Amino acid sequence: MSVPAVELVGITKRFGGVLANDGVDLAVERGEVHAVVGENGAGKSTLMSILYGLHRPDAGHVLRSGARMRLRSPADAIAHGLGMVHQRFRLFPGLSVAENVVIGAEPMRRGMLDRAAARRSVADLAERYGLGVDPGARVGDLPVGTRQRVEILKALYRRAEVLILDEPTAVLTPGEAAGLFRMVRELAGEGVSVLLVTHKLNEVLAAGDRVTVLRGGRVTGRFSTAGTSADELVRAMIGRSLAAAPPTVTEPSAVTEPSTVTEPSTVAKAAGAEVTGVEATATPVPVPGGVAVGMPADPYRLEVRDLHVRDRDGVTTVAGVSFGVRPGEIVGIAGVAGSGQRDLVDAVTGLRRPHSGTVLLDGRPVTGSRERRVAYVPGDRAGRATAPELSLADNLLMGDQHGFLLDPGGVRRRATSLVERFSIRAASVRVPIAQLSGGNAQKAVLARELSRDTPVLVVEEPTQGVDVGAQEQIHALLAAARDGGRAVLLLSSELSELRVLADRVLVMFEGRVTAALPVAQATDERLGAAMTGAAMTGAAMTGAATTSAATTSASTTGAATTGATVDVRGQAGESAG
Ligand SMILES: Nc1ncnc2c1ncn2[C@@H]1O[C@H](COP(=O)(O)OP(=O)(O)OP(=O)(O)O)[C@@H](O)[C@H]1O
Repeated sequence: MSVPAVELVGITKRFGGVLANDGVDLAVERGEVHAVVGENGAGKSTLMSILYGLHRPDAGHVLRSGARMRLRSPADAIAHGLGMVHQRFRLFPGLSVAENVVIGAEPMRRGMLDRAAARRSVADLAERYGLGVDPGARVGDLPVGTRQRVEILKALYRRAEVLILDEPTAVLTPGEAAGLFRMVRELAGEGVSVLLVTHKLNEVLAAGDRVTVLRGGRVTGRFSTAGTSADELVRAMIGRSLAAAPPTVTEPSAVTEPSTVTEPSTVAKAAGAEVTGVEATATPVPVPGGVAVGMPADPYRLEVRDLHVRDRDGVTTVAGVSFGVRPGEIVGIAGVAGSGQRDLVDAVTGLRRPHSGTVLLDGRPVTGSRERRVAYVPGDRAGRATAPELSLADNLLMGDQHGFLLDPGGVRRRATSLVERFSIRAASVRVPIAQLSGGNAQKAVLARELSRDTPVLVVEEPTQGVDVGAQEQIHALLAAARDGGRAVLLLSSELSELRVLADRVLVMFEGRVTAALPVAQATDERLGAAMTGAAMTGAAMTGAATTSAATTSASTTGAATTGATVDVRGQAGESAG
C-alpha cells in the first residue's frame, strides 16, 4: 500500500472538560476524496482545525507523505501543501479574481505586483482544473459558487495537494453543488486529496471514495462508499436508523389567539395580490382538536403587498412582490443566492425599511418593531442570531429578557429545559455560545425562536450545518409550529426541504416571484427553471401581472396609495388597509 498523503495518528484534543477528539486515526490517500461525517459536536471541525494548524492537539501527530509535520499555524500547513476552504469565504469583494488568488503570494516584478503574471497563472490553473473562472472579474460581482472556486484556486495556487472543504455545499444551489463535485473529482484525478466535511450523506456517497464517521470525538466507522448505504452511515453517526425512531415532538408554543381581521384586503385582491390559481388548491391542514387551519378562506396572518426594496446603492433588490401566509401554513421561498429573498425577509422582519409596499400582520400594516410578533431564525447565525461572547443561557433568552431580569434562576431553568428539549450539546448553559459546535449553536437559535409565542415565524436555512438526526427533529418542530396555527415563511436552498415542509413554494429571481406552486407541483425541473428566470410557472403569471396591476392600482386607488406610503414613511399605519 502506498504512503498516505496525510495521516492523523492518535489525535486527542480537550477544550476544558470537553473531549472533542479522542484518539482519532485517519489516513487519506493521494487522489482520494475522503468524507468526514458525524453528528453535531462529534469533533469534525476540531480535527480539521488540527490538520490545518489552527489548533494544537493534546496528543497525537500528523504525517505528510509519511513524514511528521510541525503544525504551529496555518502557514505551516500551507507550506506542507495543505489548503482549506472555510464556510465563510475570505475574499476581498473589490479586488479581481487574480488579485484575490495571489494575495500574500504575489508574483513581483521590480518590486511591484506583476498583474499580467498573476492573471496568466490564475488562468492556467483555472484551465487545468476546469474551474471556469475569469481572472479579471471583480469578486464582488460573482455568484457564490464562483467565489468558492476562487477560494479553491487560492489553495491550488499555493500548491495545495490536500484540500479540506468544510461543508462546501452549504451555500450553493443544487446546480453549483453538482459543478463543485465534478471539479472535486477532476482534482482527485490530478492527484489532489480532498477531505470533505459535510452533513449531506447523498453527497458523501456520490462524490466520496471513503468515509470516516466520528461520534463523541471517536471514530465509530470507516467505510468505502462503494456498496455502503446512507442508513449504514446514519447508524454509525447517531447509533440508530432514522426511520426506526422518529423523534416525538410537541409544539413548543401553540398560538391560540384568534386573528383580529377577517378579510384579506380588497385592495390586495384588486391588485391581484392573492395568487388565486394556487390558493384555491391549498389543502386544509388538520390539527388536533378537529379544527382545520390553512383553509383558503382564512385571512392572512402575514401578508406582503407590492413590496419594493432597494439596497444601499439604490439598486432595486425586491421588485413588487406580493403574497400571503395563512395560519397553519408554511410558504417556502426558493431562489439562487442574490435573487432578493434575503432583502424580502429583512423587510418582513422589520430589519430593513422597504422603499414602497406594505407588510401586514393579521391584516394591519406594521411599521415599527416586529420583535414580539415575528420570530426569526436568520441564515447568518454567527452574525445576526447570536451574541458569541454571551453564554448559551443568555443567547437562549435573547429578545425575551424582560421577564427574567430579576430572576437568574429562571434564566437557567428555562435554558436547561430548552437544551434538553432540543438536544443541544454543550458542557453547560454557562459556556459562551461561541464554544458550541456550529450545529449546536444553530439548534440553540431554533430553540429560542420556536419557543417564542409569536403568530409568525420566519426561518432561513433551518437545517444548514445540522446533523441528520437533528434535521429530522427540526423538520418535525417546524411542522408542529405550522400545525399549531402559526404562519411560517421558510427560506431554504434545499429544494428537498421545501418539498417536505412547505404547502406552497414561491421562487424568486431578480427580485420578482417567477413561480408560485403548490408543493405537489414543485418539481425540481419547474423550480430550477423558475430559479434561473427561464420560466414563469403557475400563479407566477398572476404574480408578474400582480406587479403591474399593483402599481397601477397604487397610483389610481387612494386607499392603496395611502396604505403604501403610510407604511414606508413609518407614520401611524394602523388605519390604512
Ligand atoms: N474553542 C472551543 N472551546 C470550547 N469547546 C469547543 C471549542 N471548539 C469546539 N468545542 C467543543 O468541542 C466539541 C466538538 O466540536 P466540533 O466543532 O469539532 O464538532 P463538529 O463535529 O464540527 O460539529 P458541527 O457539525 O456542529 O459543526 C463540541 O462539544 C464543542 O462544543
